[in-house]
Amino acid sequence: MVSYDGSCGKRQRLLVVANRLPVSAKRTGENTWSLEMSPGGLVSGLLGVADEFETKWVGWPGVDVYDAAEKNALSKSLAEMKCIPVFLEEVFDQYYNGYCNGVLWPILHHMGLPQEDHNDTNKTLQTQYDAYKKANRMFLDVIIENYEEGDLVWIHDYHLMFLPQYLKEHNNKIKIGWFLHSPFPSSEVFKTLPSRSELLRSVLAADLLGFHTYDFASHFERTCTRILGVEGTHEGIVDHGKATRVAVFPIGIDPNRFIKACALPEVRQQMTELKERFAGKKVILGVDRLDMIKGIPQKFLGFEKFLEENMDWRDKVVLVQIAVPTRNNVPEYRKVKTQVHGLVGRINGRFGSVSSLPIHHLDCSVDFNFLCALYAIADVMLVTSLRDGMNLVSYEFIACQEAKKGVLVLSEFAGAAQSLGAGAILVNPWDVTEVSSAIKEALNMPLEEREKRHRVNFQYVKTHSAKKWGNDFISELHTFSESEMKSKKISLGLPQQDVVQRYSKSNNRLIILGFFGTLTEPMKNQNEELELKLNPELKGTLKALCDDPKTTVVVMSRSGKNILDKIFGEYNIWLAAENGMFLRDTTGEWMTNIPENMNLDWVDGAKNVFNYFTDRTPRSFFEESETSLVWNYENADAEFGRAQARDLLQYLWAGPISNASVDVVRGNHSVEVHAMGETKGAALGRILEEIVRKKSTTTPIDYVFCSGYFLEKDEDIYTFFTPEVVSSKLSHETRSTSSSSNPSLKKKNLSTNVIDLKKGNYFSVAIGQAHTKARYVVDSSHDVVDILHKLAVADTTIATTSGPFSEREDYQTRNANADWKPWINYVKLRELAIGDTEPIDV
Ligand SMILES: O=P(O)(O)OC[C@H]1O[C@H](O[C@H]2O[C@H](CO)[C@@H](O)[C@H](O)[C@H]2O)[C@H](O)[C@@H](O)[C@@H]1O
Ligand SMILES: O=c1ccn([C@@H]2O[C@H](COP(=O)(O)OP(=O)(O)O)[C@@H](O)[C@H]2O)c(=O)[nH]1
Repeated sequence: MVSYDGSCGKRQRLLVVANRLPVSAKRTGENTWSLEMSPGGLVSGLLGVADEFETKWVGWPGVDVYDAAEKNALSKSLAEMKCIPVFLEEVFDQYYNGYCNGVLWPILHHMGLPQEDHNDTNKTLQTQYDAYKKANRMFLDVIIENYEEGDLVWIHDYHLMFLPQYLKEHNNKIKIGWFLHSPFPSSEVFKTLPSRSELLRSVLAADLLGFHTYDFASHFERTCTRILGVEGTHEGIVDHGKATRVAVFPIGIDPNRFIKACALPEVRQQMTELKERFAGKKVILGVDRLDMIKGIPQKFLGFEKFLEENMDWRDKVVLVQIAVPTRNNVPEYRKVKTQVHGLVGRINGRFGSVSSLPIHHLDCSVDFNFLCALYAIADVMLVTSLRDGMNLVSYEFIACQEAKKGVLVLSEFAGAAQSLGAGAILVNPWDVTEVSSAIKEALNMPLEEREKRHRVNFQYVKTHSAKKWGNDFISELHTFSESEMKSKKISLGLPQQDVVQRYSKSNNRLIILGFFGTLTEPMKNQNEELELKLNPELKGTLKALCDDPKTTVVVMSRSGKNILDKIFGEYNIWLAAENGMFLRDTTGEWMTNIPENMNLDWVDGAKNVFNYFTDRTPRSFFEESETSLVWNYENADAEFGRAQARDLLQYLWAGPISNASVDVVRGNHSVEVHAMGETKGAALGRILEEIVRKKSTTTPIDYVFCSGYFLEKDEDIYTFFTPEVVSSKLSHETRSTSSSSNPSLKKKNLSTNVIDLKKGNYFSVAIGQAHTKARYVVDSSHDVVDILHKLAVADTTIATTSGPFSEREDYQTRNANADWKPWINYVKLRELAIGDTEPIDV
């Protein structure tokens, strides 16, 4: 339960923001209003949530109000219901009828964009889009007025897709969830929307995004990838280091509300009257807003076919259709209404008689008790949505059928088909014959079978309530935001001053850096030919760090020896190529660390596949080394690159690596195949041994700065120095064997006393990762460059313009507060006593 904060028993405050308030106002006189429950499943679902939290609702009150006194009076009435109105005034028509329900709604339901009416220049897609944004800003203003620190903001539905971004721009700390009640379409359909990217980006500003089904969530993720080029990961959608969690929360109803209603004397009376009214007939029930997505014409066509083909049923069955009026000012809705009325007339004309009509069609909403009575007496519930977010009517029917055990015929295109499919008869509403057969099967179904099906669905409806839905969503929002906060605290807080001060006070420092994306020159534009070069800003800095006798710099890269030699050959530095399979200090030779039994037979075949895809994917490139191959499509077209990566993997699995002992790693924009078990962290122990041996210093390493843009599997490099693992890692690093021609790393035990990290003298810094094992996160390689500059000057008091930093003339100014000291050319050398077991203090 998340509704209480535990300490003082206060309920969590929740601002529920939806286009529609749970109550709609009707003017009853001057400044007087009556409030009625709003129609639709969103409101029904949310009512089940409200009690759990200290909830306030923000939304449109259902009427146009312009006069200040009237607004005041209505606001007061609504306040009693914990509702805060957003008066949308003249924006409403183009926002709600225009962009929300004329443009977004059909797109979300796979119905395509409407044809623009060029004669009506006041209602173009652009003016509707502008109104939509304006309406979202009006919601923003009301939320800002009412927001209190710590409130969770739960935004609902397609009406408010800009709100997450607007709210985060206003206050980045607000925890925001957004839930889509409608389906999310295939990317092919969403792609047609002119403002597709802006809408997606804005929604991604939220912390948590919820959908009714896996289908909708994966459509959304895929659409983001295709349109924005961002990646869906296990954490959610990651864009520039910010993760937005995407999850599935199927809505439910408040089942007890319906169960209790069915037991009310008034409802029982209505049930009796209905049974008398339809005596001798089976009742098929339809309850839908009169919306084109609900497939009412398809329902009638299926019923017509059933009557055509089953003469014996003609006077024994009736279809009662409640068609709740909705969105009357949208042209498509008026069309569907006309179409439905035409069909009712035709079918009743064909199969009706003076005393009985096969279809009882009502163009109105009904009162809750009467609705429950209808649900309870129906033999069959017929839901033929062409596409539907969930369809709560199906749930409500089940809740009211404890006595009768009626049959649910349910469209496979409703979200509910994934939850109630086990007990329902699923149909494709476009298939008239299938609908007709399903009606027949349902009407003829024996009691035993009905009981069995009902039991399954009733159990589901009872246990998957709206309350559970709301709690699940809010819990997730809490949990996710908290973990996000943790990572943000890290990411915001690389304590630069501390990093520098501790560095300058240490005597044997180790700096471990990644290469690609860390030290490489940033790309200026996407079309640039990619050649791995050292960031020119770093040249002097790196030289200063490498030449400092108290500092050892190691570049750990998955790149091969040649590349590292070419780029770093002139520095006094340690190079670990191919993730540590080869090691060299630039004054010496390359040493190999490849285990003797490592099978590399797969490499040549895999190379062919990598070459093939590199040729066919503009701006992708491929790095090969002796033990690994990496194909990088970071600069290629995002969608094409992903598709190619998928195909590349298929070719690899089918051929060269099918039986090989390799790890395959899919990075954000890369595919890497490397010999099994080879990670940067795994190699680090062996590398340290060699460094310690070569340096022959008795001073333990007392400071470590480790930063890179590493793959997830290489993140063990960050945990290497954490207290729990450092000792075990070091004492087990003995796996070094020689390869034929190269000198090999010497096999020996490295004791823990070679490292003595004073508390806090370890800085692991990931670049641009939302979730990482590193202690700190920075946004980009610029931040790493910046901190390296600071470390390079940390020991000096004299800033020279001709010295190593001349390429950064602003340096002295920027480091005005740095702790300047003269270069200390001090190193006390003593052979390390191997085998000592001093405790490490990290
Ligand atoms: O507010 P309206 O324009 O009158 O429309 C009513 C609601 O229709 C949509 O409901 C959806 O939400 C249901 C609950 O999650 C779901 O079961 C159903 O499949 C959806 O169609 C719309 O998404 C809501 O915003 C409207 O309030
Ligand atoms: O006259 C009526 C008939 C039905 N409903 C309610 O409208 C909701 C319809 O929700 P559903 O999820 O089936 O579809 P939506 O209309 O939201 O697309 C259900 O809770 C019904 O109880 C209503 O408010 N008035």
